Amino acid sequence: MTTISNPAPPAVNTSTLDLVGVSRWYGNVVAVNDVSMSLGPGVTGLLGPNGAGKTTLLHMMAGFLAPSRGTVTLDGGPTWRNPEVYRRLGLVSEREAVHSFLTAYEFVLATAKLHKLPDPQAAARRAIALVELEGAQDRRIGTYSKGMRQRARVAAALVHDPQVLLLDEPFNGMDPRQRLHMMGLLHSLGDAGRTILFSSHILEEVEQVSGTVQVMVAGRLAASGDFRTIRRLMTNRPHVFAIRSTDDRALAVALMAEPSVTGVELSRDGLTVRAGDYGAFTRVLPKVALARGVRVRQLIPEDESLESVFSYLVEA
Ligand SMILES: Nc1ncnc2c1ncn2[C@@H]1O[C@H](COP(=O)(O)OP(=O)(O)OP(=O)(O)O)[C@@H](O)[C@H]1O
Repeated sequence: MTTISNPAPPAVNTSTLDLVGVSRWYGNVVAVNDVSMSLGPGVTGLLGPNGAGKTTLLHMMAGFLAPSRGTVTLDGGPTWRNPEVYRRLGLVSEREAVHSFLTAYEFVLATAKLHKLPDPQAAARRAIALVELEGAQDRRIGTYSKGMRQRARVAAALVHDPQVLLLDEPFNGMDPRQRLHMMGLLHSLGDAGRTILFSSHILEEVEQVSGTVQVMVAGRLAASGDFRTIRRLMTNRPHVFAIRSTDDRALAVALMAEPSVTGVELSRDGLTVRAGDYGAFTRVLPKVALARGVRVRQLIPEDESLESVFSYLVEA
């Protein structure tokens, strides 16, 4: 993971985004359901499967969409219909076409002019330097890699030096090197005192970038807080394993005696074992097998889809 050895000193002004009882529906579809959270300086991950309502939530935070119920405020002022918010907040949307005939400099400069900044040229140069795109700034965006295009869009979102930056799935389609670069950039922006929120449906992505996470499932906030606590919650949930061994019956009998095992089913295809604790079970299995002289040929965790993990969090 990219670490920033010399973080910039915290900016003097910091901003807080507050959501209180926020819901948003489209006809009969409830996209966001009674969400409350408070976001301050630093990097926060918004984790959730597809369709969880992340984009809808980000758009309400940015003032692009009105909440059907509840309030979204930035430093006490509503984000909806409040031009002041556009001066203090930047949004990088998930899908946003950029004209391929523009250079990054022209694109970022156009955004600076839209913001009516006093020195748009200097602001564009500063934002491009922040995303380290100076070397390519005069090349047409059409010649860029996906990661470079994303950086150009981040530069445009940062051109007015906002205190809050929201990014919708910023790592989508990036290769590992571009991913590392983007992670480093988000870290340095957070270390400088900005409030950064990025959405993702990939657990590991969020784990690498931020210590604080908000988990959304089916429009609701399923968990929130320190990443390690949430990770523990996820790995401590009941697990199902499919096992094949040289003697399934003997292994089944031995596993039944283990406190971490809550159920064993023996069939012609092998064993299905339910364990209350992932870590305890995976530690004990090799010992039990060795003691009985059984060789484990296959161990497959079942039902490990992200959706099932999220559902567990909702029910927890
Ligand atoms: N304009 C719209 N009209 C009707 N339904 C919508 C609209 N926008 C979103 N939805 C629905 O609201 C729910 C939440 O969608 P949203 O895009 O906010 O989720 P998401 O977590 O960002 O998912 P993804 O990562 O797939 O974009 C989905 O069921 C979606 O189909």
